[in-house]
Amino acid sequence: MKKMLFMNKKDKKEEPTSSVHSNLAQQHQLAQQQYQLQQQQLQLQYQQHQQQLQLQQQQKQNEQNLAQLSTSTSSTLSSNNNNNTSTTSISSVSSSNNTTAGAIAPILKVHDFCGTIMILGHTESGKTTLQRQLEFIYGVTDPTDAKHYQRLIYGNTLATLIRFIENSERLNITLSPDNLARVKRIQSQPIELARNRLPRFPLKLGWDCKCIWEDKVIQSVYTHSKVCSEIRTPGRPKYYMDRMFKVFDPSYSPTEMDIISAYDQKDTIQSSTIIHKRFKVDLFGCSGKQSSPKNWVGLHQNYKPNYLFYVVALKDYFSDHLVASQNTDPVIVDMCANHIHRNLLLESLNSFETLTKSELFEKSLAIYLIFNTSDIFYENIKQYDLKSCFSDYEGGDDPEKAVSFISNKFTKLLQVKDKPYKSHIVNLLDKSNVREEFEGIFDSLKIDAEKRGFTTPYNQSNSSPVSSIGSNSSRNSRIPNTSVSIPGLYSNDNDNIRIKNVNNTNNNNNNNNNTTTTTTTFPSSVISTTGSISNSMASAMDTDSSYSNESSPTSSLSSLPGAITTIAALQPNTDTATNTTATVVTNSQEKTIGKNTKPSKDTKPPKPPKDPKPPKEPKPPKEPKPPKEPKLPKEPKLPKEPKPPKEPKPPKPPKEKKSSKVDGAAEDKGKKNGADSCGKIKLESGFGSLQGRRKNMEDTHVMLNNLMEAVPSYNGPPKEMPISYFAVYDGHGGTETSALLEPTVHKCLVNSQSFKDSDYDQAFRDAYAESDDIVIQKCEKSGSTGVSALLVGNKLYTANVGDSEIVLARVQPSPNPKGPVNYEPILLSYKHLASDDQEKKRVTELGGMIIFNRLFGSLAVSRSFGDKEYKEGEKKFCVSDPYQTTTDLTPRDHFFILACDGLWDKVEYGEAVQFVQRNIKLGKSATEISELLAQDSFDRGSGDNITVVVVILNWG
Ligand SMILES: Nc1nc2c(ncn2[C@@H]2O[C@H](COP(=O)(O)OP(=O)(O)OP(=O)(O)O)[C@@H](O)[C@H]2O)c(=O)[nH]1
Ligand SMILES: [Mn+2]
Ligand SMILES: [Mn+2]
Repeated sequence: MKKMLFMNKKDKKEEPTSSVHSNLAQQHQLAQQQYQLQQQQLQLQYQQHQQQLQLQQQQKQNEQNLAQLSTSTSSTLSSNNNNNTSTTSISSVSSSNNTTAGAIAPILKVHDFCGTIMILGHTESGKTTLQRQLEFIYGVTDPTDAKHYQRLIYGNTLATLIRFIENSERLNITLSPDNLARVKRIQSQPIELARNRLPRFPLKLGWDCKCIWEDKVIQSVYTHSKVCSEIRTPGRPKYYMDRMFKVFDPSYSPTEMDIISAYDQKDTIQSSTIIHKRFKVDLFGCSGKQSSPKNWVGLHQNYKPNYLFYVVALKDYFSDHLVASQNTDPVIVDMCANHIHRNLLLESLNSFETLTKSELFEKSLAIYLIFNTSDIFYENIKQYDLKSCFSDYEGGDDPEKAVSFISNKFTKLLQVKDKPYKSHIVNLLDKSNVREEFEGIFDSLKIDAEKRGFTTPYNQSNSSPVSSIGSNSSRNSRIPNTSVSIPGLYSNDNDNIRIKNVNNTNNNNNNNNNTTTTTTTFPSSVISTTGSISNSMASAMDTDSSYSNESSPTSSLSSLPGAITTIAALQPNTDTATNTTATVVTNSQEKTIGKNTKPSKDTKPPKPPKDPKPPKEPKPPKEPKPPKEPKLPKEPKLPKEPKPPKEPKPPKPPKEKKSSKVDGAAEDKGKKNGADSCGKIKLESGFGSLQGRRKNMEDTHVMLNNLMEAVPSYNGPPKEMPISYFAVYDGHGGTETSALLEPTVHKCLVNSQSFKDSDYDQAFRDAYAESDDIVIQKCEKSGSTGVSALLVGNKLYTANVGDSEIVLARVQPSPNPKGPVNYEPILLSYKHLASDDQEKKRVTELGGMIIFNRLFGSLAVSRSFGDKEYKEGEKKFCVSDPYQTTTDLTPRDHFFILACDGLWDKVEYGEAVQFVQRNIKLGKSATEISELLAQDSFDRGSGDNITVVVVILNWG
C-alpha cells in the first residue's frame, strides 16, 4: 500500500520538476526586478520625506521632553498587579539631571542618541531572528548577503532532512524500503557540497528528498519533534521542506522570509547597528554558546550594554508528562518513555534567574523581555496544558492567562531586584508585529538615552552610509557610548542620513516615519500590542553617574557582593584549574609549541580569546571579526577548563544493575582488574561498556597494562620503564573503524621510529596518522573518535581526536590537612566538534560547511579516524591530527578516566571525578566503578553507547 503510494508519485514526478524549476527561475528574476524598482521608488520617497521628518522629530522630542518633566511623579508601574514596583524615582533623576536636561534641549536639534543592547536568551529562542528583523526594518547595512544565505538555506534544507532520518533511526522506526534506498543516496550527498558544486543540487535527488519528507515515518518524527526535546530539529523544518524545490533550483535567490527563517548557529557574538528616528542602537546578539549563563560573566566588561533584550520562546513549555500523555503515535510515545525531556522554557527561566545575579544584569539599565513564538504558543496552548510545565497554573487554555502566567514567572525575578523592565509578546517572524512592538521600545529607549545623555556623533570610521556625517567627529569616535555632546556638530548634516535599507520606510510611510504619536513616553505604561499583558517600564533614572559615563572602567566585581558568589559558583574551576594545571600546561607547551622542530601539522597555535572584543567603534558589520589567527587548526595551550556543573541535578545513586552488554575485545581486556606495577605506580584499571539505547554497539576500547608484552613485534632498544596503554574508540556509521582501531593504534605506536627513539609525542602523531591511513583503506563509510593514554614510568602522554575525552583526578592542596580531600578534574583532551569555533573556521576556509553544528550537516565531529568521504581529495575537511598533552604525574594524581561522549554528554568532568573517588573510598574495583559510571550516564538518559575506562594510580 505504502509502496503503491510512492510509485504513483514517482510516476508523476520527473518532468514537472524540471519545468517547475525553469518557471521558478523566471519568477525569481521578475520578482527581483520588481523588488529593485520598488526599492528605488522607496528611496526617492524616503528622501522626499526627510525634511518633513526632521521637523516632526524635533517637535516630538520637544514634546516628549515636556511630557517627561511633567509626568515625573506619575511613573507608577502596573506590572502584573504587583505593588512592589520597580519605580526608581524619575523625579530624583529629573531633578538631578535638570542641568543636563537643560543643556541637552538645545542640543537635541543637532545630536543623535545612542544605546547599546545585548540580546540574550536560550538557544533557539529567536535572538538571531530578532536581530535580522530589526536589521531589515531599521538596519544601516544591507542584511542580505545572498550568497551566504543561499548556501546556508541550502544547507538547512539538507541538514533538516538528514536530521529527520537520523531521528527515525534513533527512534528505531524504519522507513519504507524504497525510501531507505533514497536515504542512502541522500546521505552520500553532503560530500558533494564539499566538492564545491554549490549551488547546484543534483536535481534527480530532489525527488528522493521529497519522498523521504513525505514518508509516514518521517512525518511522525516531525510531528513529534515539535514536542520532544531529544529529537528537536533546529530552525523551521516545515518551512525548509516546503521550499525544498525552490532552494534546489540553480537560480534560487533567497527571499526576505527565507533569510529571516534561516537557522545559523554561530558561536560568536553577532553585532548590528540600527537607526530609529536618529537614535542609533548597537545590538550585540549572543548566540549558541554565549547564551549559556556561564558565558554571561564578562559580557558587560566587553560590550557594556545599556539595556538587555531577553528572548524567550513561549512554545517550548513541554515536559515529560506531556509527551507521555500524547497518543499520537504509540511507537514514538514508547520511545520517548526511554529518554529524558528537557523543558526548555524552564531552562530559560533558570538561566534568567542566573542572569539576575550577574554583573551584566546589575549594570544594565533595563530589561526587555521578548516573549517570542506567540504564533505557535497560541496553537499549542489549546492542545497541551501549561499545567504540565507549571503545576500551579490554573488558567486552562486561555492564551492570555497562559502568557501572563509565564511572563509573571520572569518578571517576579525583576521586581525582587527592583529592575525596570517591559514585557512584549511577539511573533518575530511577523515583520509588522515586530515593527509595532519595537517602535515603542526604541521610542522609550531613545528618551531614556536622551535623559542619560547618551549622545554621540556618528563616527567617521563607521562604514555605514551615515558614517560620512560630521567630518570633525573623529575625536569622539573612540568612545561610542559616552555622554559627550558637542553642540552644533551636526547642524547641517541631517540630509546626509541615509538608510540604505529602506524597506522599513515603505509600506508604512505614514505611521512609521517618525510621525507616530506613540503612547510610549518613557516611563509611562506601554501596552503590548497583543493586549495580553499590560506592562510598563520602570523609570530607570537612577543617579548613578557611572551609567552615563561608559568610558570609565566598569566597577569591579567587588562592588557587587551578590554577583561575586554567583560568578564564583558559575565558574568553579577557573582559577584553580589555571594554577594547578600549570605543570600540564608547561609540559604540553614545551612539547607542542616550544619544541617545534617538525614542520606543519604539529604546530599548535594558541587559542584566541573566546569572546571577541567588541569593536572599539560602533560598526555596522554583522559579526565582529575574530582576532587574527594563524591558519592552522587550533590546539589550545590549556586543557579546556572543566565545565562548571550544569543544572544542579543531584547525581542519581548508581543502580546495582549490571551492564546489559559488555563489550570485550581488546587483548588483555579479560584481565578486568589488571593490577600491574608501573615504576613506583601500581596500576589498577577497569572498564565499563554499555550498548545503551542504540541499535548497535560501536564503541571499542583497549587496556594494556603492559604494552610491550602486547606488541611482541617491537624491535627497538629495550624499554626500561614500564609502559601502559589505554584507549577508547567511539565509532559512528558502523563498527568497522572502531573495531579496526582496537588492535591497530597501539601497534602503530610501538612500531613507529619515534617510539623507538622515545619521542612519544611524535610517536602518537605518527600512530594516529598511520592508523587513519589503514582505516581509510579498509573501511568504506564508518569513522571513529579516539582518546589514548600512554603511561611511560610516571609520564602520561595523551592524544585524542573527536569528542572522546580523558580527565585526570588530582588532589587539590588543602589548607587544612585534616579536611576533606578535594579532587580537581584536569581535562587532558580537547573536543574536536564541528561546532567549535576554530574547527568551523578551519573547515569553512577550505570551502566546507558547518550546518546545524555538523560537518556538511552530517558529521558532528571535525576530527576522526576514517570518515573517508570527508578526507578524499585535496581538501581534508575532517582530519586525524590529535590534540596532545604530556603530564609528569606526581602522587597527587590519583586516577584518570577515559570515556566516549556517551559519558561526557551526561556527566560533567568534576562529577565523574567525584563519582570515582567516592567509589574508590567504598572499596570498589576499577571495573565496578567504570560500570557504575557508565550506568549513571545511562540513567541520566544517555541515548548513546557508553564506554568508560578508569585507571587508578596507586603510588608505592
Ligand atoms: N514560528 C515561529 N518561529 C520562530 C519565531 N521566532 C523565531 N523562529 C524560528 O526559530 C528558529 C530559531 O530562531 P533563531 O533566531 O535562530 O534562534 P537563536 O536564539 O538565535 O538561537 P541560537 O543562535 O541557537 O542561540 C529559527 O528558525 C526561526 O525562524 C516565531 O516567532 N515564530
Ligand atoms: Mn542565533
Ligand atoms: Mn558516542
